[in-house]
Amino acid sequence: MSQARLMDGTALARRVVEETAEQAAALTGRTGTVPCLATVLVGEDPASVTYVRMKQNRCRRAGIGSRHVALPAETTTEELVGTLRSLSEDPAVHGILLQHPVGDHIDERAAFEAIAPEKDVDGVTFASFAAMSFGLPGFVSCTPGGILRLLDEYGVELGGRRAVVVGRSAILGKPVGMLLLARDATVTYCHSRTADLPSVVREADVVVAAVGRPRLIRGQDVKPGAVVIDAGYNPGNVGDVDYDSAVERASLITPVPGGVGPMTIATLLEQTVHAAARQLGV
Ligand SMILES: Nc1nc2c(c(=O)[nH]1)N[C@@H](CN(C=O)c1ccc(C(=O)N[C@@H](CCC(=O)O)C(=O)O)cc1)CN2
Repeated sequence: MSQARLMDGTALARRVVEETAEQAAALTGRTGTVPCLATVLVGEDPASVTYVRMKQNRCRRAGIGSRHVALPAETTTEELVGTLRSLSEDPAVHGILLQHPVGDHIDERAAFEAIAPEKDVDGVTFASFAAMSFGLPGFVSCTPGGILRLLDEYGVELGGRRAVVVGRSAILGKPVGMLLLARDATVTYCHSRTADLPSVVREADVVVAAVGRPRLIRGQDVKPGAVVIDAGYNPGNVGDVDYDSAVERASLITPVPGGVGPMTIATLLEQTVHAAARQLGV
């Protein structure tokens, strides 16, 4: 079989960000207000610091303002909730992003729920999850939203196809499965307790690897012609898919880097401008 075609997330993200920049400029011209994303980071995990910086840089290039709140690693749940509530009430802030993970001593769910739904541009609240699951207007989780955009861009038909999601995290695995279900795919979730993972993956027309285990999904476990989405972001820019072997079996595959990652940030920027437009009554 010939090699898979690459799904170029960098190129698609660039287009989405360009369109978003035009929308941001139009909104600022019309209202005199620059859309603003608040980023909140607890602690100094180097990967998280990098991701937040990437988000701020892309905001700047797209004409979106950003405000950063850096909190010490010892921050309590109550303090974090207080910070997120006050950003939720601040009319100069249109979108809020709490960088995950926040540290084991913090109740991350309580923190996410302190984000006002109309500012939840990262799509992490229960309200966003429910709206997304029922196909109602609202904000999608950024990586899942970016994945669906990539699948659409490459003309992947989802209706009636077997999708296997490996991973069940709140911001990635669970929501991407719901988005695939809303598109009429037959969705199976796999996780750490799944028996014989390779045999389940082998049945998939579309595989989404979102578990945080470097190169867990091997080419021999990929059905010939399947679409492979690697949403893993492990240290050293290594995905959850063994790219070299999977590329020989798949029809379409996302690389790491340059696949899902850039789409995560593009979706965040796009949703920030949409949130600002709604809050400004445009
Ligand atoms: N609140 C959130 N926290 C986290 C999310 C999220 O969507 N919301 N996702 C991940 C990490 N993440 C964003 O935060 C993220 C990871 C990777 C990339 C990315 O573009 N990676 C590049 C390579 C990076 C590089 O060049 O150094 C790529 O894949 O091409 C973007 C965002 C965890 N936390």
